[in-house]
Amino acid sequence: MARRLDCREADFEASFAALVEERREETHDVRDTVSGIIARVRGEGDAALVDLTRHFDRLELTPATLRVTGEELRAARDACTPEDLRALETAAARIRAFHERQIPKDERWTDAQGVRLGMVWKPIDAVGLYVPGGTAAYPSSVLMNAIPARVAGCRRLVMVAPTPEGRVNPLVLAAAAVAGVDEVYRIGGAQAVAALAYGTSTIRPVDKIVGPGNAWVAEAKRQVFGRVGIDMIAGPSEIVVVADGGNEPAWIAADLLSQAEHDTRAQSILITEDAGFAARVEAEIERRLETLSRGAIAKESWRAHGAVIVVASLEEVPALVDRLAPEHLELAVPDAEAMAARITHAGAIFLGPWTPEVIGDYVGGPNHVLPTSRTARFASGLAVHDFLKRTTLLGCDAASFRALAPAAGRLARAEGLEAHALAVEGRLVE
Ligand SMILES: NC(=O)c1ccc[n+]([C@@H]2O[C@H](COP(=O)([O-])OP(=O)(O)OC[C@H]3O[C@@H](n4cnc5c(N)ncnc54)[C@H](O)[C@@H]3O)[C@@H](O)[C@H]2O)c1
Ligand SMILES: N[C@H](CO)Cc1c[nH]c[nH+]1
Ligand SMILES: [Zn+2]
Repeated sequence: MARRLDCREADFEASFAALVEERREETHDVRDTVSGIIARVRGEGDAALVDLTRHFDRLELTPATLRVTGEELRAARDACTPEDLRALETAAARIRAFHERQIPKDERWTDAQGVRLGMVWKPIDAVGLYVPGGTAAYPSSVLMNAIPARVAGCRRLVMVAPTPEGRVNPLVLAAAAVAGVDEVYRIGGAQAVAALAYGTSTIRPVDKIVGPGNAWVAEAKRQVFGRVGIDMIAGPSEIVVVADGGNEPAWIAADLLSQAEHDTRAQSILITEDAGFAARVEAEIERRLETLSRGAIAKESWRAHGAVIVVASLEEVPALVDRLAPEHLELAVPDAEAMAARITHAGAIFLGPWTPEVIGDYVGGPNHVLPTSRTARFASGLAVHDFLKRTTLLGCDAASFRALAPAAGRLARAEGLEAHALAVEGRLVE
């Protein structure tokens, strides 16, 4: 059973604060393991990738077999059922349409002083797309990573995905073909992130690494940041479901378990004003945990990190949710739009009982690569912007230069930077 918090209990604030502060991924252990792996890949290149893949994925590779061949990509596509491929195409079309609306506009203007100004967006050249694959395969994450990169116009899309014991889900490779990925490597974990960041003889480095993954992947992205860009920390999945007593307990239990089954470190939280309803959802979860194919993972996640919070009134919800800043927020309440308007910190919000979070995982259109571990306080889901960068433009003519130069010169002198001052003062001499 997950922990139960009741806002009427005296220890509620302390228990809730502990829930908010809980660290499910960033532990000393994970940090040290990851820094060791990155150092090995930097020092030994392909040999470290081969050795670490043998160790973590129980797969024997050579430098020549790290990369998935074009022939293997074509064969994978042929191995998929037409129904699966159609579902993939449906998802791809909806994801592409959503992300095309994110393309930002370049801007150029001349201000009142006659200064020409502007900002222009350019794609990042080479991006690394992490597609998880340790305990489940994620064709949907291939689409979520690659489609916005293509929409942005990136030139080189490099995908990495582990294939434990050499098991490849053909739909993952088919998704790479559908989304237009250029290179695919069968490696995962911190070693794949390190290879993308630093390069090896076989894998040329990229400029930015995006995508979700487990605690080791998330930590590796943290550690290579600066050498390359990263999108965000998209670690073990999280969901907060807000549901009033009028909901069907089985639906809400399924929604909570949908994220718990991702990872033993995933987190599912129910908030409701109805203690009886909470008990019915808890009972349904216990029933389902006995038969779910990933019941063992979901059970560990639910027992260790799950929570049921009973509030006196749904009025309390926005303040509690903002403190949790969850990756996913499902609002199964009568006026979900009104409640959503009062939430500031959530990666993605799902409106009403007919919008289970799972629709967003696959076919909704918005990206499912989302900030976890309360990073939704400052980060957003993966978007076209993550594959673009902005350059600003500034142009003066003689008149506008003369208008701006005195203030620039004065500020340069105030900072004690004489060469700066001379760069403007020299041009002011007739
Ligand atoms: N936040 C998001 O947007 C989002 C989206 C999809 C999936 N996810 C998350 O992605 C994750 C997928 O996890 P996964 O494990 O199935 O696949 P994964 O590809 O993220 O991780 C598998 C790799 O982890 C490494 N690893 C495993 N145990 C290790 C250890 N003890 N030490 C060092 N490295 C180790 C191995 O290299 C292995 O290849 C889940 O946590 C899921 O919740 C998040
Ligand atoms: N819920 C995950 C994001 O946390 C995304 C996903 C992919 N497949 C199923 N679910
Ligand atoms: Zn999911």
